[in-house]
Amino acid sequence: MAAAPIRPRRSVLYMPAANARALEKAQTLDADGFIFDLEDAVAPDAKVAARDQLARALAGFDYRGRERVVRVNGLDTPWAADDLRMAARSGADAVLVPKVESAAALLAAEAALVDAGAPVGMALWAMMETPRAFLRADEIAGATPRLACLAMGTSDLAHELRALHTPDRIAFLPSLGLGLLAARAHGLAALDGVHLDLSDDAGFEAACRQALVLGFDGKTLIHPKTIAGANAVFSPDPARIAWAERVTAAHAAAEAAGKGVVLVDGKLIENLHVAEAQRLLALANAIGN
Ligand SMILES: CC(C)(COP(=O)(O)OP(=O)(O)OC[C@H]1O[C@@H](n2cnc3c(N)ncnc32)[C@H](O)[C@@H]1OP(=O)(O)O)[C@@H](O)C(=O)NCCC(=O)NCCSC(=O)C[C@H](O)C(=O)O
Ligand SMILES: [Mg+2]
Repeated sequence: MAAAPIRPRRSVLYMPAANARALEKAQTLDADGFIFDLEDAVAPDAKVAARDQLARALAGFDYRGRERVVRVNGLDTPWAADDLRMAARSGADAVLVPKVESAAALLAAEAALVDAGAPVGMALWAMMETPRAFLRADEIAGATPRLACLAMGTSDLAHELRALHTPDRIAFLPSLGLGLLAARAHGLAALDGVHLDLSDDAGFEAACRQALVLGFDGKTLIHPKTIAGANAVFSPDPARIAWAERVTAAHAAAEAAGKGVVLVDGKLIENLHVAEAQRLLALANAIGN
C-alpha cells in the first residue's frame, strides 16, 4: 500500500458533540484536527441528540480542511451501533474507537462502518487507554490497514493504573513508550493524551515538549486556548528546516556526482538522515511554513 501523504497532527482538539457552540466555533480554530466526542464528554441522556447535532454539523459546517474525527461510544454500549452508522455516512475523515483492547474490536468497528457504507478512505483511529491495550499494542496497531492513528488516553490510563498525574508524567512513560513503539512499527501516527489543568500554561508546554522528545506527532487538547502552544512545539523549527534543506541538497549533489559519502556541517549523512530531512520538509510544507 502506498504511504499516505503526511498530515500535520500537532494539535487535535476534543469537543463534546452535545456542545453546539463548540461545534460552530471549531470552524474558526487553527487546530490541525478535531475530535467530535460522543463518548465520555456526553451524558447518557444527551447521546442521541448529540449524535444528530453532530451529523448536522458535519454536513453543514466548513472545517477548512482540518481532520474531522468522530469518537464513537464504546463498542459494548447501547449507542455504538447507531454512532458507527452515523459516522460512516457523515463525511468525517476518521472514526476514533475508545477503549480498544484487541485487534478484534477494531475489526468489528471496521465491519460495522463498511456495512453502513463508509467510504474506502475513511480511517480508523484507536484510543490507547487501558493496561490491556498497551500490553496488546502491537496486535492493535497491526489490526487493519484502515488504522491511521493511536491516540493516548492518559486520563483513563491514570484511573486504571491508580497512578498520579505528576509534572514529569512518570507513571505514563512505560505505556506511552509501548504505544509509540507500536504506532511506529506499523507506520501509524501517534498523539499524546490531554493536559487537564487549563490554568497551568508552563506545565502544558512542558508536557508538549516531553511528547515531542518522545516522538509523538502532536497532542490531543481540550480547550482552544492551547492550540497555538501545541502548534508551536510540534512544528519543525527554522533551524531544523534549514538543516533538512542542506541535507537534501547535499544528498542530491552527491548522487549526481556519483559520490557515496556526504558530509553536512562536518557530519556524515546517512540514508536515515536524508529520510528524516525529507519528512521534516514534507511536514513543514503540509503545515504551510
Ligand atoms: C473544559 C471546557 C468545559 C471549558 O468550557 P468553557 O467553560 O465553555 O470554556 P471557555 O468559556 O473558556 O470557552 C471559550 C470559548 O471557546 C469555546 N470552547 C471551549 N472549549 C472548546 C472546545 N473543546 N472546542 C471548541 N470550542 C471550545 C467556548 O464555546 C467559548 O466560545 P465563545 O462562545 O466564542 O467564547 C471545554 O473546553 C470542553 O468541553 N472541553 C472539551 C472536553 C472534552 O471533550 N472532554 C472529553 C475528551 S478528553 C478525554 O476523554 C481523554 C481520553 O479519553 C482519556 O481518557 O484521557
Ligand atoms: Mg478516555
